[in-house]
Amino acid sequence: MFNIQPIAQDWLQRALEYHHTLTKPPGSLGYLEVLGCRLAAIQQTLHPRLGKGAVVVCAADHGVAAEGVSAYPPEVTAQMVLNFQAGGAAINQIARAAEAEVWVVDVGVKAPQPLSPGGPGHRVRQGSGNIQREPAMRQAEALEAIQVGAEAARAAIAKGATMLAAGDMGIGNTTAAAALTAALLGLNAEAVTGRGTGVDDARYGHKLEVVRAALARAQARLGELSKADPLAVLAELGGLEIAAIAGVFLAGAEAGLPLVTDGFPVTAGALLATRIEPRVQGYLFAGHRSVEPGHTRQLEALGLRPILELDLRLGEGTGAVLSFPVLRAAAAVMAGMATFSQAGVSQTGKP
Ligand SMILES: O=C(O)c1ccc[n+]([C@@H]2O[C@H](COP(=O)([O-])O)[C@@H](O)[C@H]2O)c1
Ligand SMILES: Cc1cc2nc[nH]c2cc1C
Repeated sequence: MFNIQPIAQDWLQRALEYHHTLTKPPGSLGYLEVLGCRLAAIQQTLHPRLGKGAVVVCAADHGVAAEGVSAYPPEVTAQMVLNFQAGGAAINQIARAAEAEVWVVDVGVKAPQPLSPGGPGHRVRQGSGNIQREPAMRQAEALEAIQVGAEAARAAIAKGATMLAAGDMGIGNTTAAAALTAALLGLNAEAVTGRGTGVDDARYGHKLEVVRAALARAQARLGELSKADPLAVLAELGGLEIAAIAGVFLAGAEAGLPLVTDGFPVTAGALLATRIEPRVQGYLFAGHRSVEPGHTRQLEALGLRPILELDLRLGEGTGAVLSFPVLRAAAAVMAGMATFSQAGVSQTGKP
């Protein structure tokens, strides 16, 4: 479905050796050095450069929101999409500060008219099914939603993006992300269910029951979920925006760009993308660690260390875009620093 090249392992090693010739004690830039070496390997150069960054914010509604699993009503999804378009949301201001572009895609909002007409991508259906009782979508719809995200990513890349993040908006989507993550990683509901937008204890208990019921329903149809076809799992438990986010990462990896994950729903999309095409993993960077407990499980499964830990739990791509300046700096260090010999700086502790 997507033609993704593996990361060049020899470039990783060369980049690390080169990093140790730069005018600093080896390792003194800590994890920034790892990030720089990974960017070097992705770009197959010792002088990686990052230009414009972009975030593709995918929005959809969730039938399961009718179960009372969120602290907010479902109409907030459509209202926030309009807010993104007007520039009034957190992601707009964070993207402005990070000099990144925001692309908004209505892949499945429940509203009379599509909310991103004329943009890349399109609405596949008005909201997903209530995963406690029925599949989220048909497999053909899951595939279509993946293609919608891929199309939006390609549009952002065609307009000059050199680093790509995904963002999400969808009331109820931490319930879908929890069910998907538990299914893909073979975990129970407790390990991956958090408070989302901030549900109280009563709603949290109910949300746990809903995730358990969705998992039991999907398992009855597909058997052991961690061994099932990821597209079938997506169709049972997913959200349309989570499918589209998988598409953003698949198309971004196909283009060979560094890809930055956000919080729990976005990383569910990243996990799905790696299950569809494992080579995606080599292009992924974790922008931040969300307070959602399932996010840590996802990052462990992906082998990713988060760049930032700011106790965020907003989504929209905010944590991903906040990490752009760190990634940019990791590349700039490698591209622009002098080596010991170039700068005439003594390299050893010898007097
Ligand atoms: O990114 C995260 O980790 C994250 C954690 C909690 C909530 N959210 C956002 O809040 C919405 C989902 O929360 P909920 O309670 O409706 O499932 C959705 O729009 C997400 O973007 C996002
Ligand atoms: C206001 C609001 C903004 C959001 N952005 C992402 N998820 C959100 C959920 C709510 C409720």
